[in-house]
Amino acid sequence: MGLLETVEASKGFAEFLRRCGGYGVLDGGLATELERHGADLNDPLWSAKCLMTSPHLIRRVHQDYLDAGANIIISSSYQATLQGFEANGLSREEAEALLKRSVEIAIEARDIFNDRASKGSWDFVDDVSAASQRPVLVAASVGSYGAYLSDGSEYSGIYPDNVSIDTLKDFHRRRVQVLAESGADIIAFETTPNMMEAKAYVELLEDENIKIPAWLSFSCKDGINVVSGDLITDCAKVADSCRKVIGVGINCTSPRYIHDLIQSIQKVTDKPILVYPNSGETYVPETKEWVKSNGVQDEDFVAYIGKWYEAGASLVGGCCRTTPNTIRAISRALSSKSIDKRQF
Ligand SMILES: C[S+](C)CC[C@H](N)C(=O)O
Ligand SMILES: N[C@@H](CCS)C(=O)O
Ligand SMILES: [Zn+2]
Repeated sequence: MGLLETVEASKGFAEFLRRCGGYGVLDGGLATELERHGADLNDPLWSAKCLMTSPHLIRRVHQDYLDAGANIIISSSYQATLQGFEANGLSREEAEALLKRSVEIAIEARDIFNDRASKGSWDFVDDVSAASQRPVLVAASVGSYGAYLSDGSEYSGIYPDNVSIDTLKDFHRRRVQVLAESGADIIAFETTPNMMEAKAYVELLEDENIKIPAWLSFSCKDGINVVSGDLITDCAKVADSCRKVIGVGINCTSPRYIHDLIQSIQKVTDKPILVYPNSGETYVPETKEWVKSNGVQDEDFVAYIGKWYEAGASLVGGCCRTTPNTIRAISRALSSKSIDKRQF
């Protein structure tokens, strides 16, 4: 049974945040960290290709984020879709098993972390005693339909004209069911680029009676709009309307928009707000490379963390092109503040 199934999910999540010390630390970029370790992501499956080629590397990156201070690690299923695996020649059974495996790898990393914590066998974590008490959740990533298209449309929110809310529900349905039964604590709907997909997610959670809670996180193009142009407040209201959604947030968005976005989200929901921006660089889908825009360095990124917390963010981490160093710096920045115990 997942940690958040034991009691009503939102209360369970509030309790989790209290045990974390009032705020939670998310992990950083998974795919781009795999890439930094030599993985080739130039494939329609992007990081999900590593589930076939290098599961040991995925587990190692999860462990690196745990060692850096993460309270939540996000599985490697962002672009792991049954349709994508089948296009690679896998049977439906093999595809479902590989999807489930993405969560199992994260759980293995957590088990290794907890085992070392119980033995106190570290010389690299900041505070061995705090690490041994640290609660850790595993989130099952669900990337958008645009991620599956592999054309960068999770950063435009523009889908083909014939894509409807029913198309999106049919596309995600079995994947969400498999991930909900995988042992994950929570589903992370990530890099959501438009309101239609947010509606599809909340309808699926209800229609399919999904047993674990979820967060909805959006990719945004400025301080008030998700990348499609829909208002973040409208998207956050969709998330707020669903009792199975226990967090609302922003990910894979430039750090410079995060503060305004937190303020907007706060106007429409009391659910915990999570933020995990990318490095501020821009993704080029044609080459699957990142280029400098107004690139923000790790140090600059971390300088904002206290303000984001004060503005209302309860969970902070990093997305693409952030690293374990980013997460270590976030963890230190938050723990060095004397943070009030926020009530949920
Ligand atoms: C979050 S983006 C960098 C993921 C990769 C994209 N869906 C692609 O396949 O190019
Ligand atoms: N959790 C995913 C998000 C990509 S935008 C990753 O870090 O690879
Ligand atoms: Zn990202």
